[in-house]
Amino acid sequence: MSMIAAFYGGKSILITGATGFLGKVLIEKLCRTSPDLKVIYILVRPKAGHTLQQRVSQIINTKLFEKVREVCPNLHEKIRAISADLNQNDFAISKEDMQELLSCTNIIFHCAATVRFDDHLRHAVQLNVTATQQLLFMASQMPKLEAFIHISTAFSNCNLKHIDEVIYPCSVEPKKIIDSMEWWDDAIVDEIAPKLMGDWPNTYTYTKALGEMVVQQESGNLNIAIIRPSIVGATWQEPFPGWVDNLNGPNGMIVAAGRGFLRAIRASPLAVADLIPVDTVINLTLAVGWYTAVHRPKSTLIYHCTSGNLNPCNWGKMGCQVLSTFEKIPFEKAFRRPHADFTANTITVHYWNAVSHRAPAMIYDIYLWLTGRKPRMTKLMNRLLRTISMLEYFINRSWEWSTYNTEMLMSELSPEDQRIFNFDVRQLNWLEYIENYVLGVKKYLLKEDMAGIPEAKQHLRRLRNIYYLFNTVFFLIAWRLLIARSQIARNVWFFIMW
Ligand SMILES: CCCCCCCCCCCCCCCCCCCCCC(=O)SCCNC(=O)CCNC(=O)[C@H](O)C(C)(C)COP(=O)(O)OP(=O)(O)OC[C@H]1O[C@@H](n2cnc3c(N)ncnc32)[C@H](O)[C@@H]1OP(=O)(O)O
Ligand SMILES: NC(=O)C1=CN([C@@H]2O[C@H](COP(=O)(O)OP(=O)(O)OC[C@H]3O[C@@H](n4cnc5c(N)ncnc54)[C@H](OP(=O)(O)O)[C@@H]3O)[C@@H](O)[C@H]2O)C=CC1
Repeated sequence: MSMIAAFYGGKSILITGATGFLGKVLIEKLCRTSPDLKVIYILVRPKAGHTLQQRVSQIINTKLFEKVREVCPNLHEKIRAISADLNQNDFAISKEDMQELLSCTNIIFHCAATVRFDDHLRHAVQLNVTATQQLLFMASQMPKLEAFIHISTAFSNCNLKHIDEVIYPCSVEPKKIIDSMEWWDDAIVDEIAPKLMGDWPNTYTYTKALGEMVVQQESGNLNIAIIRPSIVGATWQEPFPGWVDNLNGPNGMIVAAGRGFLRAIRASPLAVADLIPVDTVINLTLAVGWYTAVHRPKSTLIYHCTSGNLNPCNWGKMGCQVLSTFEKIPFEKAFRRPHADFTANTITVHYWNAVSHRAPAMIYDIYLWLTGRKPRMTKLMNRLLRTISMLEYFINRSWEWSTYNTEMLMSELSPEDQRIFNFDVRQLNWLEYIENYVLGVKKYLLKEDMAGIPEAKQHLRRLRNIYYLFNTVFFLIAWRLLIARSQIARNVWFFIMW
């Protein structure tokens, strides 16, 4: 019998960010392994045109929940959506709902966050810092609470090279920043943001670091743990390989490369690609919830959920495997044939951006314009290059994360729990994982049918012929111009012809 699965039986669990990437996999695994849990409260904000119930139904009727619908037929009843907006005071939760949450909750998993790199500092502070503070305050009023699990990021200290499982202080106290946000107007925030952020590359990583400080400072008597995943990727094993549903992190890059928009990138091929599958993160999260509640460690433990020091893979190897998978399972409607150049040289990057990205986009736009359609490729390309410029920081550096607590927890699990809640990334076969990842992007994110593969291959062959034709014409024109201007070129030409 799994100790972890048994632990969650009969429990009332509160999840924030349940509609997000990690949140969905968390609910799925919880309901599949502990179908006798009492209830999962999820804090959901109403979104345009969708009631809370519709949002929940949309999630649990997807393929991700296929297996769990069999194990737990009353899934709808297990999940109780509570209307909440983490940007509002008391999260805009009704009095009755708040009462129920305060009196019943046993475990909290705090996943909600803004993960946008370029979010305005005020908004990022509100969601990643102030909301965490408010949730901790709520937690302190919950008599039955056994554990509070906070999801942070391994990059909250990306300004350091070696990162231990400890909380590093930021130069300005989070409480001061929260208070100042109330009376600073946007112009002041914009001016002061770079100074506050110092060597953090974006508001996301900075506010996640502040969020951790808040957790440390406001933990009181709560039983808290922090999980720091690195770059979270598609599922490795559960509920099936390759599931992914958003364009964040590498996903957007795989789409852009597979469709032939992105053909070169400023990246260090030898830098460690610290990807971690989402089901690994969730297995660790559930194990940490159990351990924190049952063993009640004296201090807040931090768990790094990373792959680099246990089973490293670099961007070069990953890029090659992604490309070779495209040959077997190409994406539909490619703009150009997939190709990947990794370079750290700035001049080469500018060259590739001009020749491989902007020029083909402009030529295609001219073609659209000539055929009476609206040009759109240049705009799309500019947007893609902007996105890449934001990710570049993370693909040109390597970090070392120590994983003592994570390894300690692994050794505390029974063999059965090690199997059911497997977070041992040493067992991951990268080549197999990446192939399933690319396949998952095609099937679950782009919603492409496998039956379309022959047509996609045919389309790539047509693109190859256009490429050869274009290059031949280009060469002939260049050669003709050269012959007209240079005696040496003319001599060479006559010599060849003769
Ligand atoms: C040579 C090629 C080789 C290829 C081979 C392949 C090799 C493998 C891969 C190698 C490299 C891997 C690098 C990973 C590094 C990750 C580091 C993460 C570290 C931290 C991890 C964390 O701890 S935390 C999670 C990370 N957090 C994000 O990762 C959010 C990022 N993101 C944003 O911060 C905003 O997104 C941002 C960008 C401001 C735009 O902002 P924006 O306002 O311009 O655009 P929007 O977001 O509004 O999106 C407008 C439209 O662009 C669509 N779109 C959005 N992103 C897109 C995207 N990446 N690619 C395409 N399309 C995208 C979207 O779907 C919309 O489409 P539509 O208009 O049709 O609805
Ligand atoms: N994905 C990754 O690569 C990594 C993620 N992490 C961390 O994991 C956690 C989850 O990330 P991920 O699942 O990828 O993020 P997503 O962007 O997929 O999900 C964010 C969640 O937060 C919710 N949320 C945002 N704003 C509010 C609000 N005002 N009120 C209520 N809910 C809100 C969203 O709800 P809605 O659906 O309504 O928008 C959504 O459920 C985050 O803490 C992130 O920092 C850490 C490392 C890497």
